Amino acid sequence: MTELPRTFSESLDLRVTDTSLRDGSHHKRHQFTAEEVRDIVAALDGAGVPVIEVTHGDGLGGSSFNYGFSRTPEQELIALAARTAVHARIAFLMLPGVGVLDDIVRAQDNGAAVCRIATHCTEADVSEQHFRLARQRGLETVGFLMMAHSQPPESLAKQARIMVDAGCQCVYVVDSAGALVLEQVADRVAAIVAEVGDDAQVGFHGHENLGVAVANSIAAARAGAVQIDGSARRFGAGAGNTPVEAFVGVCDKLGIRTGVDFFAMADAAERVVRPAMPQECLLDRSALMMGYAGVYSSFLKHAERQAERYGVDAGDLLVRAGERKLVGGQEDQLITLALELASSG
Ligand SMILES: CC[C@H](O)CC(=O)C(=O)O
Ligand SMILES: [Mn+2]
Repeated sequence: MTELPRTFSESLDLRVTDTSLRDGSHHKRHQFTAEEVRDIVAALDGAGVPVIEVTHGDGLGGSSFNYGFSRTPEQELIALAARTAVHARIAFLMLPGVGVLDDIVRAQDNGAAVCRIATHCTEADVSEQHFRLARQRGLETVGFLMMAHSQPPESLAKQARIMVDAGCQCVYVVDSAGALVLEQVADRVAAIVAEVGDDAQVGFHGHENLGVAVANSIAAARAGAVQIDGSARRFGAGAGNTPVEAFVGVCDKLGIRTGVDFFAMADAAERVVRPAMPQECLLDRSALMMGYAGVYSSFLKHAERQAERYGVDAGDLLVRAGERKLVGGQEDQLITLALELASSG
């Protein structure tokens, strides 16, 4: 049995992780400055957010030609976040193959405490050595089963078991495309809860592409998820993530204890996070197409760039990406699809 994270106080029903400084990195094309990260961490920490994720949008090692170069090296941002936070634990994301084992060691040396390892939801086996290393080093571990809409609950449960057996302490249903709706979230969470039992916790990471991320997060909590991701002001890929300030307000009204101060969180979202965003995360036509067609939210900026370059519509391009079932790492395929669209009409 895996040791569970000792990060819950008896007085909390679930733990919120704010990912605006990681998922929001997609929306900001990875251009965070040190000052922005310091101010956002201080504000979120002050509002009582217990976990704050800081990394390139595509995880450790993501700063590259394929995904986009970071303005500030992510390890510097992790170190700064760890120095700034008084109460919050600093988390980082890594995708095996994009990042390497040594990146985990460096992130821990820089003060991160929570190691979140993400794989496509049929490929949990590629994370095994990463979980082993993280647990050996005493890091808290989280596993991300990305694009969870694309597999039925029982398959996700089997993949969750692989992660847990390797040392994952909380498996997340990750709705990367914002394509899941209510019961579809609950059924997936419940299947993983049934599979892992007391061996691990279950979490949920939502995207707002169909406008139901808060409701989906509540459905996840009711189905047994005890870790929930969100981003202040929805600052994330696509239409963004579950807005933490709204989620906390809804939880307050439902009697679900998160430990996050609603008023301080609303202030942080408006006064500190919003000024760091290039623009609001919009629930526009392109975002809707991603949710409806099941496309990685992180594809939005890449699709917009290729659509402009080849004179095609970004929404149409994203629908085609959904039909082709593109997965993370296949961003370059958007060029082929844009060329196809351009020549067809
Ligand atoms: C490319 C990693 C990805 O952004 C992780 C994530 O947040 C998701 O799949 O939603
Ligand atoms: Mn995401």
